[in-house]
Amino acid sequence: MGMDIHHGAEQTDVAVIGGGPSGLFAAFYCGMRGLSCRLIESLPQLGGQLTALYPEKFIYDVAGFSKIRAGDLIERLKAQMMQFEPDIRLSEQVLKLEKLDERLFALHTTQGVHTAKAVIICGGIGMFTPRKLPAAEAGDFEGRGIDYLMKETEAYRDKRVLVVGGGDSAVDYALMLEPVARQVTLIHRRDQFRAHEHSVRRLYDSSINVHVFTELQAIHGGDRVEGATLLNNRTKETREIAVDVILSGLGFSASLGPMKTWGLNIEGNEIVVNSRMETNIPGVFAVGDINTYPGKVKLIVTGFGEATIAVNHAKTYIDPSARTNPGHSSSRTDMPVDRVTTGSR
Ligand SMILES: Cc1cc2nc3c(=O)[nH]c(=O)nc-3n(C[C@H](O)[C@H](O)[C@H](O)COP(=O)(O)OP(=O)(O)OC[C@H]3O[C@@H](n4cnc5c(N)ncnc54)[C@H](O)[C@@H]3O)c2cc1C
Repeated sequence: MGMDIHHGAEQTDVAVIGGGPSGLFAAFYCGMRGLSCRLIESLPQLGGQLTALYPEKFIYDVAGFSKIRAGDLIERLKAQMMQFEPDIRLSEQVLKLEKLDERLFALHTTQGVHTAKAVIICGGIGMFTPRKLPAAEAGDFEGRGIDYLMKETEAYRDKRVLVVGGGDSAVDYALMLEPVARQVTLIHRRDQFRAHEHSVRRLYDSSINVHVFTELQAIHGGDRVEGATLLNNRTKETREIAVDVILSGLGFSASLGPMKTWGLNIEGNEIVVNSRMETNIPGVFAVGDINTYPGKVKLIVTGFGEATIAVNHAKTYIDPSARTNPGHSSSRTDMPVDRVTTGSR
């Protein structure tokens, strides 16, 4: 099997597991150090917690931005990363990490096998799995009118959308869709929303139909979703509404899942690293929310800093003659962005 993997899989210098902010910045920084990179993300979209959990929220503690919407920060990270055209694989879960020999790792995924000389795990709080809608018919309509991740808003233009949930994601989804959808209905099984106060005020000031103490009882349709039965859990009254799309805002559960079997030193739900962000397996690094070391602080900016530490050490791991210290980016004259814009100053 080892030989097949050596010859059959496309090899990169670095494989980055996870496409949250840490993974995006690590992939960008691989380009800065002249390392080829493949980034593998289990969700169909990049951005990790920022796009899955709070795309519309403002972040106030990213260096250089007084405030920036989470979704916008991810767009900027993607643009910065894509200067170096890393190989991005979405909807692909890394199931197993195998050391083939002293200088090569194999990543077994839901789609196949990738090989890399070094691995940077940026798995955050783990692989996200959407919490399923409670209605019995939900499984039958998945991908046919039931969305567990919000698509780009245009996909909902002129549609009747039912959003389910009472947290930030559900409220944000409803508010984002109100201007484009034909009609937005939001149901929540309690009467208190677990969302930002300001967003809840906007919700009640909007044209969104808000039903509290209300649950999704049944889903109707033929090829696609056409309607839903809503149950008021106080009065036990039911009502049917016509809908084109049911968007779940019930959130995600996250789990390290398969990573626990990779031979890594794990404490709680975190991978122990040293000051080089290296795990107990030489050549395997961990960055961002998923790692732990004395004094660890889980923030987006610490993930960015750790990504540069990991990539610079991965560089010398891969090529022991290379310097770990990258020098100053401001001295460079070969940045792709300079080649396509006005040139360096
Ligand atoms: C509501 C909320 C508000 C927040 N506000 C702030 C804030 O204001 N400032 C701040 O600094 N931080 C904030 N945070 C925390 C911040 O979002 C995290 O620190 C940050 O997302 C960590 O980034 P990451 O890239 O390490 O991990 P994540 O964002 O969790 O991304 C990890 C990615 O790895 C993928 N993955 C995991 N396992 C696998 C696998 N086996 N195969 C393939 N892919 C895999 C996951 O699907 C996920 O997309 C907030 C968090 C929440 C929930």
